[in-house]
Amino acid sequence: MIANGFESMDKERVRKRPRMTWDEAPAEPEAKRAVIKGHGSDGRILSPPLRDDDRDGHYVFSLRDNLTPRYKILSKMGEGTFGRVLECWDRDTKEYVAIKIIRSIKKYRDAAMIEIDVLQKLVKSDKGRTRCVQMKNWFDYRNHICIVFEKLGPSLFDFLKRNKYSAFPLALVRDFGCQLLESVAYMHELQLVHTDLKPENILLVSSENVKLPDNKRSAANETHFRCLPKSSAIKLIDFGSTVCDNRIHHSIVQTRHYRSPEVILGLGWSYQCDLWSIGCILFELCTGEALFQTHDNLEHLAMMERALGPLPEHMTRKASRGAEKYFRRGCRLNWPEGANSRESIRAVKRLDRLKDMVSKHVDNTRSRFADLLYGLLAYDPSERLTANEALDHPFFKSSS
Ligand SMILES: Nc1ncnc2c1ncn2[C@@H]1O[C@H](COP(=O)(O)OP(=O)(O)OP(=O)(O)O)[C@@H](O)[C@H]1O
Repeated sequence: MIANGFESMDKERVRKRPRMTWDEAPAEPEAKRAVIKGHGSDGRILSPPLRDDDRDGHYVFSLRDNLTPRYKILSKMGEGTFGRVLECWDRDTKEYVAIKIIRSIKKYRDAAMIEIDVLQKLVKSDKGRTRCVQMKNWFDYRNHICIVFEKLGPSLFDFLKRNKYSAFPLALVRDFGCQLLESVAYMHELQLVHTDLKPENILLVSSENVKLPDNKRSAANETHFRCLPKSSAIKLIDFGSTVCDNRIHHSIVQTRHYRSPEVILGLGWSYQCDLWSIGCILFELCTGEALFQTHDNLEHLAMMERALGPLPEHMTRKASRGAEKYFRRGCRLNWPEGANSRESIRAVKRLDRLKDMVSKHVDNTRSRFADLLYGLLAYDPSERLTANEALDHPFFKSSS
């Protein structure tokens, strides 16, 4: 059963990604929450006392503190490599906001300034169609860059997790896919490559959801329920790794499961690496399971070959110095001979061909979806669908 697919896997294969809890917004009405703490005896609104950062350079806060006199901290919404995201009440605009407080470490501060630059580009060029999170403000506070965003809901990963990794209905996957491709088409038009697309970085605009009976039943014949978002509107977040030019790059980018073959093989990457990630994401939304559940390059390539067929020789021959060790005589993948363990070989064997994995979740007559995935997961970036081409795919024209 998909819902428990991960539980049945070996422990070390369970994906470990730090996520915050579901819908942490406190239940109290705002008016009640925003009073008293943080006011001086004369009623003036104060900043909290100076505190040392923690040893990782994170800003140390207490709930209900003021961040600055303007923003009151209500809850912690998330945490990433760059910093923590806090739900705050903006006393000036009288609205909830999400403030990303960057760690006070130079490399993260520098990256945050690049993120701000990207966010400004996105806002400036916004023709009312962007599905990228909107930055409202930013400031440098006690050596922490703080980026103020519109407050969004849970991520698609939070939703999958909450539903015990059971798949989204195909109609919803279509809706998410279309919006995701539109936002990436828009970024690419602005010569921006996101480079870190994953379900964690796609947030629902609203936190409202509905609980529906699932058609699965437990052993005790109890009805299962699952949560679905009330609205399918989504936005992209996390532009901390976004690259702003149309050159070919050679650094390692993308979160492992969503990493494209050209990045792993060191062939150089550009816009098309985002489309590979979208292929992996759409598969995951439709099946509930990550397509390439791995942490190792050779195993990752072996999984790709299992699902998508052999890597093209013209790519394997050009593999960089670091990657050529994965191949024998320059072109054939050194698998299973090069595997680290039997468990690794078994993990690869558990995968099927992509279309067979998809057909377990999506009925056969809907093979347009599998066809779209093959287009997004084309090994050769020059043959991979662009965002606009993918939007033109028949999958997005059908409603069944
Ligand atoms: N505008 C927002 N509204 C609500 N929650 C948000 C918002 N922005 C970020 N979050 C939450 O905070 C988490 C961390 O944010 P973000 O991904 O921007 O941080 P990061 O440090 O850049 O992460 P990473 O380690 O993936 O690079 C997100 O996964 C999400 O749960």
